[in-house]
Amino acid sequence: MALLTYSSTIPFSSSSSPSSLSSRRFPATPFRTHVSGPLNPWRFRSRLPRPHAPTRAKATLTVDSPATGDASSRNGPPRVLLEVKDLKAVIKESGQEILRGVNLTIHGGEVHAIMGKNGSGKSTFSKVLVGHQDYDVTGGSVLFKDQNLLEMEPEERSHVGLFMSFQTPVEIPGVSNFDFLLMAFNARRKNHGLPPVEPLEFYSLVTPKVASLNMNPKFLDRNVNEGFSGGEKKRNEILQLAVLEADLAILDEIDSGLDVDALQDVAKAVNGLLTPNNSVLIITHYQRLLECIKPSYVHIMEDGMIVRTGDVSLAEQLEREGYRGISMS
Ligand SMILES: Nc1ncnc2c1ncn2[C@@H]1O[C@H](COP(=O)(O)OP(=O)(O)OP(=O)(O)O)[C@@H](O)[C@H]1O
Repeated sequence: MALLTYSSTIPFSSSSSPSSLSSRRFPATPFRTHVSGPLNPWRFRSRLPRPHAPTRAKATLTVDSPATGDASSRNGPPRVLLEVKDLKAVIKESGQEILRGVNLTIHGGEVHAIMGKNGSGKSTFSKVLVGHQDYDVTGGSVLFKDQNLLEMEPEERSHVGLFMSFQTPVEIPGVSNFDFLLMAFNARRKNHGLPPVEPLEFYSLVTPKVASLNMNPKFLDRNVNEGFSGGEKKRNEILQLAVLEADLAILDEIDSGLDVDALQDVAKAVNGLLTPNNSVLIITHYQRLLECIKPSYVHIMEDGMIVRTGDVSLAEQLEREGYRGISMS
């Protein structure tokens, strides 16, 4: 029996599956989607239209998230996208506490960066936000666009506009990038009450995004991340983000493994996606990424808490003086 295991960003588990499949068939997690052979949603793998094929697509096709462009963000102060209060979480298996009271508020239009020593809890924080199965939340609250994020299944979190790019994107043998993106895109549209788009129409949406990332269009026809280099995987993550147009994108060490040109391409693509309504949370060790994607705020995490917040000068100081040079008090 074929077994597909995926652990990455896109509409996660059941959201990527055809509507005929009950979400109860899938673990409520974006990180392990086991799809058995007979139910394999990828079986209707579509053929990519040839580049010369006539297109009838509208150039402005989007997911049309109802969350974007609401009255408050158009006319009033920036809306609060994410409000994390005193978030505490433990490793499910061992009960070890990793997050010990994280507080963070992100408004539309802001770029936040979280830095911190290895093992300080940055990735755990991001994984708890998307509902990773390895952790239990033991305290605090998380509102995302005024909704209780902690009550949502991982795929619901994706549907309401949360996207996460993982440190190590996972490969999906046998599933083409194009099919994967199309399915994720249509899953999100369905959640917003919109009809699915056909492959040909989607092709004309996705190809400019591929071009803007300086990716070879052949990557669309390759299996998701299979055989991709580290940098290609990271670009592919940003392609997923570009297709899904999330309200909040969490990018965990998106700069690791990128060469200088790739870093520029990825940064350009991320900057191009930023609007007054959406936001990016970057986890990084290096200021070089923050030179390309300018953060509104830089936070330092230590021992499961955000212990210091500043502007980009904090990252510059960190680069110069290391953590020893930064007073955490
Ligand atoms: N599923 C898990 N099982 C066991 N330990 C875990 C698990 N998840 C996190 N940890 C531990 O929690 C601590 C925080 O890990 P985390 O990955 O969040 O750190 P980080 O700040 O992202 O580190 P880095 O900068 O090295 O990526 C580490 O000591 C890690 O070993």
